[in-house]
Amino acid sequence: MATSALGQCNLLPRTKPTQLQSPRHPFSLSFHRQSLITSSSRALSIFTQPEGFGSVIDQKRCREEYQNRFQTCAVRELTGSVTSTQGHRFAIVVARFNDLITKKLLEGALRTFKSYNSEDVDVVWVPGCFEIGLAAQQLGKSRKYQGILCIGAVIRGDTSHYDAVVNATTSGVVSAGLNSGTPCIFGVLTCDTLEQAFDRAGGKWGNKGAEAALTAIEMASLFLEPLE
Ligand SMILES: Nc1c(NC[C@H](O)[C@H](O)[C@H](O)CO)[nH]c(=O)[nH]c1=O
Ligand SMILES: CC(=O)[C@@H](O)COP(=O)(O)O
Repeated sequence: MATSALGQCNLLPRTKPTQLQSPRHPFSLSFHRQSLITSSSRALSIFTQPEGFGSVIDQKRCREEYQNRFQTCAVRELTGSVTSTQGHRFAIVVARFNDLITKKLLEGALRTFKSYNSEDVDVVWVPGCFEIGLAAQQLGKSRKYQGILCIGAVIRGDTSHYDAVVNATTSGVVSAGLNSGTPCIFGVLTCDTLEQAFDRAGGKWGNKGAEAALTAIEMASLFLEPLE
């Protein structure tokens, strides 16, 4: 395992496309990493098609060869790091609506950032969850932050308003990330009752704000350096 230009990401070496040569037939098969990784059964089925290799021995040999290659063929894995946040700056966009809950989520998030030695955090308040997406997008586009954590709490009422707010918030956060290229993390509770929300804001089910901050730290480290 090697350390790459991507900082703390762990990399396995790349391999060239795999060449399998039939001993009895003057052609070879090429499998690019994609097919090896994503569809072993589909790749294997090529060996058993009627127009493919004829003999059972060929099939067996090629299957073994394929399995060898499959085992040794390196998959290039990138994993974000949660061991260091050095040099990273984060923004938290937090909704005032239901602030009994969102303040607790924010506290949890700030605790996480502090415990990972990331003290360079800006907190941006917006009126409600509906406004989170735009704020996150603008912050993301500023290129000042390696991660944006979005915090809010939507609690079901009597009408379909809940669905409208949840849908808008979800797609707003997704779009903010995609449009800005900065990871935008979804730390928004969507609950049927206030009790459910308290349970997830430092209650019996933990603090989802604290968990989401960890996701922001991991995602930020994925993009330390441009991908090759
Ligand atoms: N009902 C909830 C809202 N509603 C307010 C909207 O988010 C928005 O601020 C308003 O419609 C003006 O655009 N917001 C929450 O964060 N949580 C809710 O449960
Ligand atoms: C998000 C909601 O559902 C809530 O704040 C609105 O309540 P209602 O549907 O009773 O108007």
